[in-house]
Amino acid sequence: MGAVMTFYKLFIIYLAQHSAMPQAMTVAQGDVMNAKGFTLNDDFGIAEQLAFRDAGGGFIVIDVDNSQCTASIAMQGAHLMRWNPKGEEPVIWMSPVAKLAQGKSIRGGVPICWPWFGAHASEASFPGHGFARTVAWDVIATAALDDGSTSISFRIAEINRELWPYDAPAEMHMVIGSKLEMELVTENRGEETITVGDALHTYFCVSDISRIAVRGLDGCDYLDKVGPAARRTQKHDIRIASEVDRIYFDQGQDIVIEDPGLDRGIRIEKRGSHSTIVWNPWIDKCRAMGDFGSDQGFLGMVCVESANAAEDVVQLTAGDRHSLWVRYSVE
Ligand SMILES: O=P(O)(O)OC[C@H]1O[C@@H](O)[C@H](O)[C@@H](O)[C@@H]1O
Repeated sequence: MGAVMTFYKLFIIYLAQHSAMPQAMTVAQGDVMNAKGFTLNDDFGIAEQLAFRDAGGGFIVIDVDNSQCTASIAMQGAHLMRWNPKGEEPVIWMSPVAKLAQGKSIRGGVPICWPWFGAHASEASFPGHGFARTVAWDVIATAALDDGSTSISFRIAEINRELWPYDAPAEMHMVIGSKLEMELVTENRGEETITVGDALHTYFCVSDISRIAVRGLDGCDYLDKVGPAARRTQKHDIRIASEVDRIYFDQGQDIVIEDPGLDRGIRIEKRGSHSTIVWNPWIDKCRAMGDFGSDQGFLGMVCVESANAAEDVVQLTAGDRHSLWVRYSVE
């Protein structure tokens, strides 16, 4: 029986490597297999803490449940969809009608914008916010840490050389506990200097967008992208009462989303990021986008994105490494 199972597994691995098989499939013993033939729960699962699940339609989702939090991450895009520290209201917003679809970004969670933010600098036909959020990533390591949190590392698995003709892949390292740490690393293994833009496009849950204050950007210049692009300077905290789409040029200071309705602040610490995007589509864009759940869907979210965008893109010389790191916590 063992030999038959081994043969069956090898046959499945061969098929996975030699055909256009969907990314996920369930093997006989209930494990989940990726396109490279790794049996993910066998290789990277952690008993009673981290499990891979076939979410249908070729989607694999990782569920984490440790002593500090629960979380879920889609392997497409290494896209964190949920992070709930125990005893707290959810921190990360996810559209109630979010769809998991191959090659499409998920509305909510933490999309990874890489290797550029927004429109490509010269190629109008290239996808907005890069391609990392819509392609497969591999898990390369998982661990149960001594303090009760869980670490997961991913490496981007599909690079379209027409979009990114460089030997410069990305990795994402997460530490998931009562705080959430994410580090997006780009390594330039090629011979030439390259330009990288990136963002952790995080959707945060708020009680009511019109009651929150975003603190920490007072005095920073920003590019206002609503209406004709204009450069302005922030005075005081940010309060939101209409569409907001801004790139702030900051000094890497902490940012806090003060939410009196939930009686909490969400602290954003960061390193290797010199821009912050603050985005809320408000009613007309929310309606036009159609994937917020309802016309009022914008009321419960704000994006505060740690980034290197616009004039803050990173020049990465041969052999160099760029790290964009954030830590989120509730206070
Ligand atoms: O719909 P997308 O591609 O996920 O982008 C959402 C928003 O992302 C923000 O980062 C941009 O500043 C906005 O301009 C954009 O509308």
